[in-house]
Parts: sequence; C-alpha cells; structure tokens
Amino acid sequence: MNSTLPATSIETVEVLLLDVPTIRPHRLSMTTMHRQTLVLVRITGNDGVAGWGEATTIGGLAYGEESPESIKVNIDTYITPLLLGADANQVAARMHHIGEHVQGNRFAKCAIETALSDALARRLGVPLSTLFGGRVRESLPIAWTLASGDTARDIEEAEKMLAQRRHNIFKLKIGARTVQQDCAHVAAIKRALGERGSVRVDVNQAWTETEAMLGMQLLADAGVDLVEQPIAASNHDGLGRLRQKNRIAIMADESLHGPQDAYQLARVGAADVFAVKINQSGGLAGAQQVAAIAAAAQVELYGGTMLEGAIGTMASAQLFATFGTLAWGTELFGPLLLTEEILATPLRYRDFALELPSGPGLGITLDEDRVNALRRDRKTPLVSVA
Ligand SMILES: O=C(O)C[C@H]1C=CC(=O)O1
Ligand SMILES: [Mn+2]
Repeated sequence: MNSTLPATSIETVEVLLLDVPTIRPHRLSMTTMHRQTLVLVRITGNDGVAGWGEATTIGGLAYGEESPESIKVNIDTYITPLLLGADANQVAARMHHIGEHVQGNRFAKCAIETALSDALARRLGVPLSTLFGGRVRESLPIAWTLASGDTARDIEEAEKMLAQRRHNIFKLKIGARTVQQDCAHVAAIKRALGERGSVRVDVNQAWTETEAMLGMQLLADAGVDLVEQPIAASNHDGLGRLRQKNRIAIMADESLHGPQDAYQLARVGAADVFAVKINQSGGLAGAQQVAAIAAAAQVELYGGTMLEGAIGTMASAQLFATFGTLAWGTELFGPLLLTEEILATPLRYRDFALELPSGPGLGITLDEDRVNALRRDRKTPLVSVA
C-alpha cells in the first residue's frame, strides 16, 4: 500500500512504434537520419489512468545498442509480464524488480519508468518534476543542432533561429570529413555568427586521440566553446588527457551510460561537462543520480537528448528543471526536428527556451488520431497529419 494512494493494478502496457520524417536530413558522423522512430509506451492502471513514456535511439543500431524494434520486443516479451497486475504506484519497486530480471536495455527501462512516473504524478495531481524534488526553473535554454552537412545552409538555418529568437546556442555535428575540412566548416559558421551565438561541436567519437589534439586546437582558435565526445566512448583516460592539454571544454556523451560511468568519468577527471540523458541513464532516477554525481564532483551539466519526440523531451525537461545548476543549458529540441506534431497543444519554445507546463504528470496531451496515423502498424498508408 502506498502511503498516499491506494494500490492501482497495472492492466495494460502498450508499445507503439511511430515513424516520423525529419524536416531535413540530419547528418551525424555515424549515420544520416531521414526519420526518427519514436517508441511510445502507455501503461494503464485499473483506475483508468494512463501514463506515457518514450524511448528513442538514433539511426537504428548506428548509435546505441538498442534499436526501436528491440525495445518493443523486449518490453512486450520480458518487461510487460513483470508489470501486469503489480502496483502501478510503487515506481521504484517496479523498476527494482525489472532490474533484477532484465540486464541492460536502458532505453526500454527509461520508457517504462517515465510512463509509470507520469501516471503516478497524474494520480497525485502534481507535475512530474514534483516527484523529483520540484522545480528550480520554469524554462530551459535550448540549443539547436546544425547538421545539414552544408556550411551555407547551416549558416542560413542559424540566422533563422536567431531571428525567431528560438535558439542562440548551436551544436555542429562533425566527424564525417577530415579534421581540417570539419574545422574549416565550423570556423566559417562561428565567423558568420560572431558573439550572437555559442558554437559547440559534437564529434560523436569519430576522432583518434591525435586527430582530436589537432582538431581541438583548430576549434579553440575558431572560438568554439565546447567539444562533445571527440574520441571513443570507452577511452576515458584519453578524454582526460585531451582535457589537460587543451583550453576548450570537453563534454562526455556516449561515454556516459548512467551513474556508474558518471562516477568513473568523474574519478579520472575525464570531462568538464556531462551530457545527462534520461534514455542513456536508464531512466529519470538514473539521470538524477548522474546529476548528483556531477554536482558532487563539480562537473558541469548539460541536458542532452536522444532526439526524443514530445514525450521523452518533456520527461527530460521535467527532470532537468529540478537540477540546481545547468551551466551549459539543454538541447531538448527533438520535436522541432520532426515534420509531424503528436500533441493537442505543441510544446512552447520561445525566447531561446522551452517553457515547462504546469499540468499534472508530463503536462502534455497527446492527439491520439495523429499518433495512430503515424503508427508503423497502421492499416492505411501514411498521409501528412501536420
Ligand atoms: O548528442 C548526440 O550525440 C545525439 C543527438 C543530440 C542532438 C543531435 O543532433 O544528436
Ligand atoms: Mn552527442
């Protein structure tokens, strides 16, 4: 029995795959995205209250060890039987039980924990952020990723974002071309934007350590503020060496798969900044622990994304809003990269920030007709629902 709520039995766990086109090709060092697959999870209790969660990865298996399809099949086959009939309101107990029976599968666990937490917060009539200690801020700064692969197009895109007052922090995806070509591309963009925008790069592990030495010197000279994951995820010592030898801040992203990595990275002084992500951390509680380790080790924080749609983006935002400091802002722009809206009321992006809603749970309402129209298992061909 929960101290504030009667037990609520879990009746259904549904997993939907939604394929949503991106507004333009999104080029990363390891893949080019033309669509994103949202794995949506809806968990409904015997009181009729439903909670939503989401898992996403990037480019199938190109970025992480879970694919949208593996997330669905592993939830359906292994996780749902652990949940059905159990008390929906004991979120920590449910996640502990899953952890005892399911190794890995961080993204799947994140979607489940988010859905349970959303439903619990809705039953309590409080925003999801309240379950994690309450908000320190009501809006979050939002970076935009320039990843068209074309310098002139990226500059045009950045100018548009600045004019609309939507973003003034720009992350450039590099690593697919030579170090010199990539750094010339970045320098041209920084020259065009000047002090009007912060320019950062994400190499997504593409450089060797010696390439990173050269690249980081060129990037520092160009006025870039930060380099994200320049070298292989497993090379924590290498990150530390680069950090010692360069004046540009280093952010760990793919190296950081939850609290244990956070501890190890902090211990060897591998990074100035952690990109904390709810999916990579195995859920909201894991991401909160990453933030706590960062705070204890005086590592700065950045709210990262796995290019989630509206549900995962808002779940991340609800948690990140509880962080005491968020020195490098966030990149919770995922829904803006997609051509289709799945919410009845879109998220509010303005004045370079995402505003947090005040309603219970995630504080968002899905447009179920739009969700159904985008489902991979829909009966009718996809038509634009925008
Ligand atoms: O950070 C990553 O590596 C993943 C993701 C975040 C933004 C983006 O464009 O890609
Ligand atoms: Mn990254």
